[in-house]
Amino acid sequence: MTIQWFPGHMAKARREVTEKLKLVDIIFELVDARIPVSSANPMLEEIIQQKPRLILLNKADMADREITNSWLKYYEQNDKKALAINSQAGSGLHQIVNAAQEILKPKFDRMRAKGMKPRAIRAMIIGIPNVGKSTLINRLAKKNIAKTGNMPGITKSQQWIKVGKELELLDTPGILWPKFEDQEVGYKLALTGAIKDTILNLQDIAVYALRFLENHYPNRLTERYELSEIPNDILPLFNHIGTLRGCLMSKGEVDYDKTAETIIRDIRSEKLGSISFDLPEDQAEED
Ligand SMILES: Nc1nc2c(ncn2[C@@H]2O[C@H](COP(=O)(O)OP(=O)(O)OP(=O)(O)O)[C@@H](O)[C@H]2O)c(=O)[nH]1
Repeated sequence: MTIQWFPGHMAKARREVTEKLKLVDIIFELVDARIPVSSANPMLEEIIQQKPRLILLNKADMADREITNSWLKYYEQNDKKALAINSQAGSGLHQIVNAAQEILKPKFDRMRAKGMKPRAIRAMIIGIPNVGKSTLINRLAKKNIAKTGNMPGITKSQQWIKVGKELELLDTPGILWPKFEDQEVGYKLALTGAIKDTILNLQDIAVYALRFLENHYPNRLTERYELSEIPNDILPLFNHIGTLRGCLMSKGEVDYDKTAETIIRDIRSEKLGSISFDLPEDQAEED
């Protein structure tokens, strides 16, 4: 689904999330494990305010495992609860309820102390487009599709999905926009497929990707594109890859757009292996 994020749409999305927030105890913030910072909404912190949050690094199967582990450590050091999951295969999901219970223990203890009846945790999923929100909801709903009706006192009808006895999940996720004003973030979103029909220049994305690979995954770059060494300049590198992959125009000249497309497609389809584009050390510098 492609959403045009005009200011009016952003305001509407924000309003919808703010409304639903009132119904839940906790937010499950879904981000892409390959780009946990770039796939986060820039204003989420402000929107959810004091609401407890569990960060879910989705598509962990596509991310560099070592870097995902560093991210998990990073969040732990910053007192944020985060889990790495794969919504498609369903792995890691069993930890979600436990983690939510741990985060909400003080609140539920207080409720119990006041003599209130124990109840399930209410949660909603929030994330940018294409991060896997529907996949996760469907996965969690799979076994317990018993939808509860309207909740008393709530005028707008909201469907809840029961996940075991302990969790109730809003059946529609909150969709928020990515940080697309930042060009580097835009490249990362494009390379992970979060932006599909990209408004960015293909060649710019591919140049960014090649530079990133050269710095962080040089061996994968040389292996995939049969390079004895990585040329210093981008033009010979493009020429080499274009020729190798047959991205040529009628006169035999390299077609740079086609070459760029090939490079981007290779990365998206993991032909260069699992790659993470956001690195915890860069974030630590910014903090
Ligand atoms: N490899 C992998 N793919 C995933 C995972 N989770 C979701 N996907 C894929 O990512 C794509 C987007 O998933 P959706 O569930 O439609 O994402 P969404 O956030 O609901 O998207 P919008 O409706 O655009 O907001 C689909 O092709 C899913 O199959 C995962 O953990 N691993």
